[in-house]
Amino acid sequence: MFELFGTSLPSRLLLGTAQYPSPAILADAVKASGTSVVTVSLRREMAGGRAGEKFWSLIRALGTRILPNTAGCHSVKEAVTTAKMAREVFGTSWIKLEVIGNQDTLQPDVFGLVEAARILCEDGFTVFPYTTDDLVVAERLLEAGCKVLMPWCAPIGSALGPVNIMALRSMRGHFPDVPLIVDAGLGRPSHAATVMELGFDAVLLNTAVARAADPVGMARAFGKAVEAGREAYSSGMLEPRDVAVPSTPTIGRAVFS
Ligand SMILES: CC(=O)[C@@H](O)[C@H](O)COP(=O)(O)O
Repeated sequence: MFELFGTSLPSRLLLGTAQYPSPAILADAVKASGTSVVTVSLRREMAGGRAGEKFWSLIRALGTRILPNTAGCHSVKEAVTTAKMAREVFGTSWIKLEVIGNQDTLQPDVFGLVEAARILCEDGFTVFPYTTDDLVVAERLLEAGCKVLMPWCAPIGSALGPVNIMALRSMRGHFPDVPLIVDAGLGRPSHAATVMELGFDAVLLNTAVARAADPVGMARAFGKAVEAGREAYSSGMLEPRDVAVPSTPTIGRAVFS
């Protein structure tokens, strides 16, 4: 069980809802993953008009908690306006805040992110900021009022997995009491298990499931990997060693003479 802002979440996997081959596959993938939180891009779906309304009914019918996001926003103003609309549409003050700063890497504009986070926190939002693994930016986001951080592990949609393990490890070490959710860039279930083994509280992903040959099977695989990584972390893993240590006892060995 994952306690987040007074809500008990049965799963530590948060799933995106974009790019699935069909609404039915999306619904089945959400069920198979065991997730209890899905993220929805308000801006992208609004562009769909009536199709957007249908999509929102489908999302509501999933019965999961909804974490609206500001995907596709490139400025503080856009992100803040989108967050306010999301609060109206979904009746939640949770918002995954994205302020994109570079079109090639889709990396966050961390200056705009901090500014938007401050505005939204002051307005009563619970802000989930999609950020880099930079410790100074993380500090600024906490000062702005964020109570959770969502560092990337690689660019959105890249499927590269954790490209800077050292930065992620140091983030976990610096903020032992802040919920940390790795967001974006995961490609395989083993990537999810790796970041969970580092002690991250949860992961959020979309592309690796939605674009898999079998999104439902992949969603199930990610659900299991997240659980396995968390259980390994909680069970105390061995530190790697440079020397061999026999794993079978030598005392009582049979002696042949
Ligand atoms: C759905 C969503 O919020 C994405 O912007 C998120 O960052 C996931 O990234 P991946 O698609 O790389 O998993």
